[in-house]
Amino acid sequence: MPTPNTLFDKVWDAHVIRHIDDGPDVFFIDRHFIHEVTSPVAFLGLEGRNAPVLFSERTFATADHNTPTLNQHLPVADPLSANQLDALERNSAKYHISHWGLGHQKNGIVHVVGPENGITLPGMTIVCGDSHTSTHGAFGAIAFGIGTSEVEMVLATQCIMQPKPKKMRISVNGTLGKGVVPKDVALYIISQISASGATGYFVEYAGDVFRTMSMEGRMTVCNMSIEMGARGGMVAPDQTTLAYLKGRDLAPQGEAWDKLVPYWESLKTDDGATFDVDMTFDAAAIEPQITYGTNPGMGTGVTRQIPTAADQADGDASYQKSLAYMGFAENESMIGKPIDFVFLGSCTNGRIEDFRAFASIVKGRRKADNVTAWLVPGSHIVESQIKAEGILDVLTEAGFALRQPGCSACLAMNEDKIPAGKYAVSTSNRNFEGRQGPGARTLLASPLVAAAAAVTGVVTDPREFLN
Ligand SMILES: CC(C)[C@H](C(=O)O)[C@@H](O)C(=O)O
Ligand code: SF4
Repeated sequence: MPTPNTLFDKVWDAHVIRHIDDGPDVFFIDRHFIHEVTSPVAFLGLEGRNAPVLFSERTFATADHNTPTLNQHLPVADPLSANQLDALERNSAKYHISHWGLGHQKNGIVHVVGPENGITLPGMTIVCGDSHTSTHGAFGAIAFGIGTSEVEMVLATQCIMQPKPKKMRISVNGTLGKGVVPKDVALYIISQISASGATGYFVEYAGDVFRTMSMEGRMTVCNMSIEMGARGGMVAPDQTTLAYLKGRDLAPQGEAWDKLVPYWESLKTDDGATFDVDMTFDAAAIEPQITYGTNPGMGTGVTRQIPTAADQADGDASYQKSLAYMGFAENESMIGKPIDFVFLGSCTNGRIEDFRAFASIVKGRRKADNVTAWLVPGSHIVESQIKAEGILDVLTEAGFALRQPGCSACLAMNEDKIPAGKYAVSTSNRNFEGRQGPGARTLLASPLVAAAAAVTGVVTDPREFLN
């Protein structure tokens, strides 16, 4: 009998080129995504050494962080952003790398466009100079963020040196309740184990909830792995994975596809394989979530009160500082808190299912007058789907407008900044001080919670709007 193995080990071991005792493994990278923020310096390094890009067909460039979400046909006004976008275009052309720049029909957020075009496949190793590369783990790939010097290393060698992380399995069993969606599952897990609860681990998500979850939902959860400190997260590929990928533009077709299916189907954790940490949660315990603090672990059920400092592991001082920044106090109810902005978008929740969910609540209702809503598709393909499915009409009738794709207010590297002191219910993944603009206050939540807040102007339980 072969020793039972985990999904993670199967994929990792298949890519190791050289094992260094007591050192990092050298392993091969199948796919390398690049964007304008973390690639320019890596290319400068390459140029300085006069080194070529070893396998340019394995690298894919898209512009996302600095791109405006209005009037994308006009020249980019901010000089720093314009410089970075130009550098990405120039470097891609020079090294023959596929480049989906501003205005390209496949342009969008790197972690949205990779999967939707079938670049991301099961069993692959995938890196990008971006922490939310963990998103691609939803396909049973080992995917994680790297630093700029590693971007240079991958461009030059298609390899990377990494110590093997420890393994954690997080199972969620049972059935999710009404109005509880993948974002809630992620926020709930983080609130239970804290924003550093998985530091040093690579997580496999298992159990009923992930087995029955859509690919888009799995991407949302894997995306948020980094917010619990994990190096990455993954879900074993299954029929849902294959159905999602089949026929995508850059996915293998015909015989090439058929040949890969048996390998992909072998990518699961064997019975009896062990993890350094194995934890289980009950789906029934999860309600729609919302964060009240300045790290993604400071979240709770939307109907609950803000916990007291005494319940916190982080200590009183940092907890009080965080609540002060938010303008909140212990024991306050989250329901009914007035909000100013709603942001639907990002690589966490900027996909078509997220827009469908948002539209399901705002349909036939009106945007609250006190709310400014920025609805930003994760890609042009998502934008086209929104239009083709009639979702744009629903949004427009309810008083909302759609912007053009990009990272936008997720990190406010473009003009989409939440003003100081204002509250934003945001479907993105980080609520750090200043993340959405200097002084901005972020409440992380699902597209359903965001929609309920957008039509009422206050934090609301979305279940009130669902049958
Ligand atoms: C700009 C980039 C390096 C950064 C990341 O690594 O995650 C960004 O995408 C973010 O979400 O904060
Ligand atoms: S959408 Fe946000 S989290 Fe995702 S890559 Fe862009 S800035 Fe990072």
